[in-house]
Amino acid sequence: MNHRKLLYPSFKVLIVDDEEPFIRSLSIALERSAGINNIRKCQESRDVMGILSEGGFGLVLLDLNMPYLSGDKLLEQITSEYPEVVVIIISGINQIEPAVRCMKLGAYDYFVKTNEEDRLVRGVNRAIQMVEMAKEHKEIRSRLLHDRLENPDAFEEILTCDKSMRAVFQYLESVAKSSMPILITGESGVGKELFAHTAHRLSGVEGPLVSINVAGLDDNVFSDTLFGHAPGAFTSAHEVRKGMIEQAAHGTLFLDEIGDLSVTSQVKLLRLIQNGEYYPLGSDRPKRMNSRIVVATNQDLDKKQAAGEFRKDLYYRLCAHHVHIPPLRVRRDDIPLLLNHFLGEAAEALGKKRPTYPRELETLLANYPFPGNVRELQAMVYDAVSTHKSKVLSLDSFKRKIGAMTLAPNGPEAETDQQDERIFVSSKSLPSIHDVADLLVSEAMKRADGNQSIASRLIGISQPALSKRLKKQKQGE
Ligand SMILES: Nc1ncnc2c1ncn2[C@@H]1O[C@H](COP(=O)(O)OP(=O)(O)OP(=O)(O)O)[C@@H](O)[C@H]1O
Repeated sequence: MNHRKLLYPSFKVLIVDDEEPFIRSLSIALERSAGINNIRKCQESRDVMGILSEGGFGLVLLDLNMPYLSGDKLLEQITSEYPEVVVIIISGINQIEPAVRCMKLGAYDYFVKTNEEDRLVRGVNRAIQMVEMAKEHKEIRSRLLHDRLENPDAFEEILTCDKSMRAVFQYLESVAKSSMPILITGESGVGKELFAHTAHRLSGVEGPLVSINVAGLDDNVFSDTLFGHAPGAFTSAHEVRKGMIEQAAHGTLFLDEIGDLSVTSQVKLLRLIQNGEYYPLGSDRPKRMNSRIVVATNQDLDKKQAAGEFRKDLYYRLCAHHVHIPPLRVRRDDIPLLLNHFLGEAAEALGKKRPTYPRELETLLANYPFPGNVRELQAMVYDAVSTHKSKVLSLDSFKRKIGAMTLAPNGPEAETDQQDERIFVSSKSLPSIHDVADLLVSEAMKRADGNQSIASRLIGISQPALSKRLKKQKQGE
């Protein structure tokens, strides 16, 4: 995979103006205030269409008054030949009539050269975000429709045979090159960190991946760790300390457990994302961030935000690209795959021969809800392999662990309380307790693949009690 310098935006921006000093000052302003550095400059109006034919452009900043080919002529040509390219007019004429004409011809926005620089930069940024979104939308659609992955190798660490995970892969691939943050959510142990590594690999940036767990960091430690400090910033600050942002230059900054970030630090992170600038502690010279941000959490940020514990504006910024990893209990086909993988891994790590296992093990695991997800399965397998002696893996340690926790009360699909209620919604009269017990026993036996030991655990009775019930059921038939 080719590594690249972090360019923003992911498409080229063409500035067209016959006055070289204007192009120069505009490109400096765009880079300094918004980190826009993927810029191509052009002073000669007759070259514009040739340059655009090279491809890779998403935005043109176009002067109106130029020799040879006027801006509105060019605008007409661009919008008809490259309708996906957005054009912003930057004109010396402060009049309504040419502005209206340009908008009618398809310009996205119109600025006068004497407008404040800030407004112009904000307008350009707005257009960039719109083009990024449109590009990504197109990418995602095409990948989902064709069920294709361009870089399957980047996902090799993440084992899965699940369709919804494959869709998550495709989504991640479509957004991985964007410079906007990526939010990864999912329960604990589901593989968020693996996805963050994969996002970094897919982005193709040349810098490193720098990870930091922000849970429990007080605001000063957070700022010092991320932004670094100048000598004398506080009593023990004798030398310059490079922050994580600088260490992640042209790479990825991965902030784990973002849901636990203190409210004061949330404000600082928001500013960093909005402006792309930060101040090391004790310094009045801003530095520009040129790494992309990936964050992860196992918390429900929607809920936290509603409860006032997570800033809405930060949440909004972070979830522009949102990757949600489903829990293991809703992708049960992955369990045997992961089980086999961890068996091999554990045997190798512990210097043992890879054991085989009874079929019953897969059934036992298929009925367990795995609150700790893949990490929990991994730990169970390592534990079993470490104590195992014969050729076939014993189920004892699995049963002990699973027995200590309650098995899924209503099986894999019982995800919400609402479903529990729905069982009775349409019933005109309630079934008898014996009928329900019989149904429950049959369902447990079905889920346990006929294994009485597992079925009895599923419904919380002893195996002899289950066996007695089954006998009774048979007699009653
Ligand atoms: N699909 C998978 N294939 C192979 N290994 C996996 C997969 N998912 C998770 N793992 C492994 O499970 C363990 C937990 O994964 P990881 O640390 O990425 O989870 P997490 O969601 O970041 O957890 P936490 O929320 O606790 O930080 C790791 O050892 C990881 O390698």
